[in-house]
Amino acid sequence: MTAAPSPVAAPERRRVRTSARDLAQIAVFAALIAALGLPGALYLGGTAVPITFQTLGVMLAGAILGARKGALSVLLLLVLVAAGLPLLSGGRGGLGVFVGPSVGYLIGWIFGALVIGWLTARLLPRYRILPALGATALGGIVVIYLVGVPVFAAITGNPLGVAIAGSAIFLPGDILKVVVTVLVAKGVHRAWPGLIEPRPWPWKRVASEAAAT
Ligand SMILES: O=C(O)CCCC[C@@H]1SC[C@@H]2NC(=O)N[C@@H]21
Repeated sequence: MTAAPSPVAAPERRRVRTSARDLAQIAVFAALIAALGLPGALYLGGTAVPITFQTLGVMLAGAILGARKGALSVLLLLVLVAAGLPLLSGGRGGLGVFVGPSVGYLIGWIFGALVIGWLTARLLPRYRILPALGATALGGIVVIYLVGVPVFAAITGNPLGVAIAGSAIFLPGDILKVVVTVLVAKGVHRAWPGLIEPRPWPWKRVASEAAAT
């Protein structure tokens, strides 16, 4: 006996397929983040966490590839680092990095790319500069620090306040990276409009669904 079809339509499920093209883009951005480690690591103010251009690569990954592919490119880089490849700034790699004082920031990179990508999809197709700067700063600074600073404090035994104050040393460089990311991403999205599928803000989707019923 076959079950009678349900009178209630099942909610539409979006199937996410990772194509060969997606994989290539993910690999290219993992390589870009690795390449941005080549200029080296700068340790300022006695902190054990370096100033690095690699955060620029993380922000670019989210802003150019979107949430899923951007986060996957960061994840791919971290998997390669865990496997022992010296892909972090200063030629560091191996499992030791993941018990060191910067591990929170490394985990934060994944969430940072996710948040930037999610917000960027909502800002496209227009991608106006000011909202894009806000979105990129939220993911590329606030989210990364939100994970990185408390983990740094816990691992080094520093009081949270000291860790927060110490993270201020990264701010000027990270703000510059946000600006560069938005300018580059704006040009890229103008030249290749299909890289991230524009999406509605959740409250607009709810409103349009309510209007349709
Ligand atoms: O290489 C590592 O071990 C991780 C580096 C984490 C660096 C953090 S990310 C946010 C902030 N901006 C920087 O340039 N450095 C720190």
